[in-house]
Amino acid sequence: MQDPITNAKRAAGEKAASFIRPGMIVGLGTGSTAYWAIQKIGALVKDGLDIQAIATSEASAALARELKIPLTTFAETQRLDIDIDGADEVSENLDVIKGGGGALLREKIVAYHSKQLIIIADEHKYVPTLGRFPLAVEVIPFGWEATGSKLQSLGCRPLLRAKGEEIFITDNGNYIIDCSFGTIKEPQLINDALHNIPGVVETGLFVQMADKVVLGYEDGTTEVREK
Ligand SMILES: O=C(CO)[C@H](O)[C@H](O)COP(=O)(O)O
Repeated sequence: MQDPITNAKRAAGEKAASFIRPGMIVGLGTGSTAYWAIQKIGALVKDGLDIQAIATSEASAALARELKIPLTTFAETQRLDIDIDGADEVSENLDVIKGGGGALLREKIVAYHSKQLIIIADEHKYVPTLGRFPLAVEVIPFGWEATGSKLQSLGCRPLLRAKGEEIFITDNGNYIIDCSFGTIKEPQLINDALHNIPGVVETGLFVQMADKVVLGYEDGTTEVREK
């Protein structure tokens, strides 16, 4: 038997996969919720669904290969039809914090070039206002200490992400600074301010990018919220 949170994640992932149609180019998200969407997509492909996918991380690409989901690249296509990805927090107006898994840069690139972004999340990630979860900011390693100080001057408590004793390195060779802002009332303003700092590559704020949010509940039901 699955634990209730896994139930919720699985329900959201599988529901989102039902929006995929034959011939689509599909973005594969990253994380433990996206895992269930990718599993379902793998099962659909096994049953004959003809799609191609672009993965948002090396981990998701490896899973896709295991499941024999055909992968493509931006060299072949610059437009995706649908992107299914997880979230750390989703607000009532569908703004999203991502990056808990450290894949935010590729996730944002894939989301930006997708006609439709479907965010999948368990019910506990749905919040009135963003900010309880620290905001991941991907930074260039050169000068990260100075970049971190600038982040602090914007009003956050910055913490360099570690993996055990080592600094966490993203798939792109960068660092992540997790920024605790507290309540984020104006996500677009924060996102713009962060992007003004040299050394900041991308932030985990996905402001008004989600077209649909599929919430999974512990009892295995789902709810779709749209703009
Ligand atoms: O943004 C992400 C990775 O960069 C993930 O989608 C996010 O952290 C949610 O992960 P999970 O589904 O495991 O809770």
